[in-house]
Amino acid sequence: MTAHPDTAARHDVPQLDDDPFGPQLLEDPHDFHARLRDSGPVVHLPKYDVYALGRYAEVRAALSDWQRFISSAGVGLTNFRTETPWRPPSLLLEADPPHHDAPRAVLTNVLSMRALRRLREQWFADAEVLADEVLQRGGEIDAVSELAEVFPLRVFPDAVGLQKEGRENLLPYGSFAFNAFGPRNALVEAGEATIGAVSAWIGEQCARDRLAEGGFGAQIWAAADRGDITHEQAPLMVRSLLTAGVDTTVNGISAVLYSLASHPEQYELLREHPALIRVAFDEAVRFESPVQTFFRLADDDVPIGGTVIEAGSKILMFLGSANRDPQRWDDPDRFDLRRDPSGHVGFGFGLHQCAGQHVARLEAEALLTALVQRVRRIELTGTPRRKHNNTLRAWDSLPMRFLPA
Ligand code: HEM
Ligand SMILES: CCOc1cccc(C(=O)O)c1
Repeated sequence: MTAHPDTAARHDVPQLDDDPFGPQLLEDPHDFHARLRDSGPVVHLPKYDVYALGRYAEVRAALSDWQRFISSAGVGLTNFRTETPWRPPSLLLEADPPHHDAPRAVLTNVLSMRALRRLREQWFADAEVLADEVLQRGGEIDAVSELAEVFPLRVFPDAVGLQKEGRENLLPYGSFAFNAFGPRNALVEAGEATIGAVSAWIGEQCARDRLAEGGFGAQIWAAADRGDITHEQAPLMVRSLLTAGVDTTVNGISAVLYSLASHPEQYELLREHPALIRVAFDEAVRFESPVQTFFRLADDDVPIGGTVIEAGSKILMFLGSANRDPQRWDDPDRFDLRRDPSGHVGFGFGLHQCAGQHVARLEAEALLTALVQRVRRIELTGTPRRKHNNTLRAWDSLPMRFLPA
C-alpha cells in the first residue's frame, strides 16, 4: 500500500509500508527492525502516520529528551490531546514533569533495591519450592504456564498486599493494557468484551481498605498520609503496579528461560558462574525485549537524526530494534552472558525508566538461583509458540525439560 501523495510529501524521510502491529511482524519483528535501521535514523510509517525510530542512538535520544518527546499525550498510538484514553491516564507512564515528579519519587522509594531487601529471603525460598515442584513432576513442563506465569503470581500480588480472590484478573488486565498502546486491532477487540469487569476488579483492589498492611499498596497510601502525594493519587499509583507489574515479569522470565534453553552452552556457563545470574536476566531483556515499543508525542518541531519531526506527531520507539542495533552491540543477535548488557533500553531510559526494574530483577534472580542449583540442563522439547501482543514480546508456550543436577 503506498502512502497518500501529500503524506509522502509531508515527510522528507524514508517510509516503510509495514504494519508493526500486524501478525507477521508480531510473530517475527527482526527483519523489519533491520530494514527500519537501514532505512535511516527516522522513518515514516504511513500505515499509522507515525515516525519510527529503530536505531539505538535515536531511541536513546528520544527517551532522554522528555521535554520535547512527551508522555502526557499518551505513550500509545492514541493521542490524548484529541482522543479519549480507554482509562484515566497513568500518573507516571502518561505524565510529564512536574505532575510526574511526586508519584515517581514515591514509587521509586517503595520499589527501591533497599526496600526490596526485606522480600529477598521469602522470594528465594518461594523460588526453591517452585523449582522442587517442577523437578518432582519429572521436569517436563510448559515453562510459560508452569513456571514463568506461576512465580510472579506467587510473589508479586502478596508483595503488593492484594487479597487472594480474583488474582486471575491480573494477567488479562495487563495484556489488555499493553495491547491498548497499539492500534485498535483484533488483539484489542478480543479483550473488549471482558475488560470492563476486569478493570472494575482492578480498580476495587486499589482502595486503601483492600490492601494488606506493609505491602507496596499500603506504602503508597502511607505516602499520601505523609503528604508526599494526594489521597486521590494513591489508588491510581497502586493501579500502575497492577498494570505493569505482572505481564512484564512473566515475559521477562519466559525470555530468559527461552534464551537459556536455546543456548545450552550459556546455561552451562551460568551453572559454572552463578555470579552471572543478574547479567543473564538483563541480557535476556536486551535480546528479547519483552516490552518492544512505546510512543511519544513531539511537543514542538523536534530535530532528530538530521530531520525535523513536526510538532504534534506521534513517534514510535522500537526498543527491541535498538537493543539489537549493530552500531551499539557487537554481534547483537547473539545471546551472550560474556557481554555487558548495561545500557540496553529494555527497561526504557531516563526520566521514565522502569520504576519496577528492581522488582523484575529480584524475581528473575530468585528463580534462576533456584534453577541453577537444581537443574543440570534445560532443553526445548517442542516448538515454542508466541503469544501476540501489540507491545509485549511474549511466549504462549515453551515446552521444556529440566534435567536434575
Ligand atoms: C521485565 C520486566 C519489565 C520490563 C521489560 C519493563 C519495561 C518498562 C519500560 C520499557 C518502561 C518505560 C516506559 C516509557 O519510557 O514510556 C517502564 C516503565 C514503568 N514500569 Fe516497567 N517493566 C518491567 C517490570 C515492571 C514491574 C515489575 C513494575 C512494577 C512493580 C513496573 C512498573 C513500571 C512503571 C510504573 C513504569 C512507568 C515509570 C515512569 O513513567 O516514571 N515495570 N517499564
Ligand atoms: C511496562 C511499562 O509500564 C507501565 C505499563 C502500563 C501501565 C503503567 C502504569 O503506570 O499504569 C506502566
